[in-house]
Amino acid sequence: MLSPEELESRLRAIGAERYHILHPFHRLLHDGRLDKGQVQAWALNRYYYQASIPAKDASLLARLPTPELRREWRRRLVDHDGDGVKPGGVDRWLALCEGLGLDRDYVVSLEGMLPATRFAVDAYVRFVRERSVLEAVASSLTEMFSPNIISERVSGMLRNYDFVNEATLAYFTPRLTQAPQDVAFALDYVKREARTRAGQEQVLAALRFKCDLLWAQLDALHFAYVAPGLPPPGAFRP
Ligand SMILES: O=C(O)c1cc(C(=O)O)c2c(n1)C(=O)C(=O)c1cc(C(=O)O)[nH]c1-2
Repeated sequence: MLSPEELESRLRAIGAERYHILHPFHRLLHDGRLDKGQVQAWALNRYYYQASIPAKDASLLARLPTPELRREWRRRLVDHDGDGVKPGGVDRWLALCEGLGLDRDYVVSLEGMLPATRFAVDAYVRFVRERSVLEAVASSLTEMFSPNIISERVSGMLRNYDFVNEATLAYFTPRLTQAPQDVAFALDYVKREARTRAGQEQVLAALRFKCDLLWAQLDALHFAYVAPGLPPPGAFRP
């Protein structure tokens, strides 16, 4: 058995090696080396990830055994879906897309999305639905690393692109407080509930799987819109 602290440090090591902040597409995005059409392609594809997060959280919520756990997970649903008065993350992502000049209905229709985005995101939703609660919670732990990438992205994009401003990127501001709150709970949960060495290995594998599916989404964007720049049939063309 690893101690809870050792488990946490192995989880952090996975992020240091595999989190999508290291992907060449994100480097280009943050450093201002993409054109507007390429940034639009990123936002349009990532919409499907954002829109699917509440579905995956709802499927996990249904399997959580205690009111305490369900309350905690329900907060995530409200963060993403809003409460009917305050807009949630999905709406704020659509505002980001519109701020970049995309048509909202076109984004929501998913017509221009890359097939690989669908395969990667659907794999995440399915993983959370089919694996143990422990693995499902662990797969959310990429959020341990997201405040770093978000601060880097927002400052880099504001500095480097004349077509984005603070209002366009407003999606990210609440994530800087929501993500650490999500992580504090989920990390505590896996450290407490992974009670065997095999369980700990499942936790580590779930985080690797999640890093891989975030990476695969950027591979697809890079292939279609950077190099060699071959969008598949029917995909968004800037
Ligand atoms: O900007 C990013 O790079 C990034 C990464 C991640 C992540 O690591 O999965 C999430 C988000 N953003 C995000 O905004 C978000 O709402 C979110 C929810 C989850 C999740 O797995 O439940 N990850 C992420």
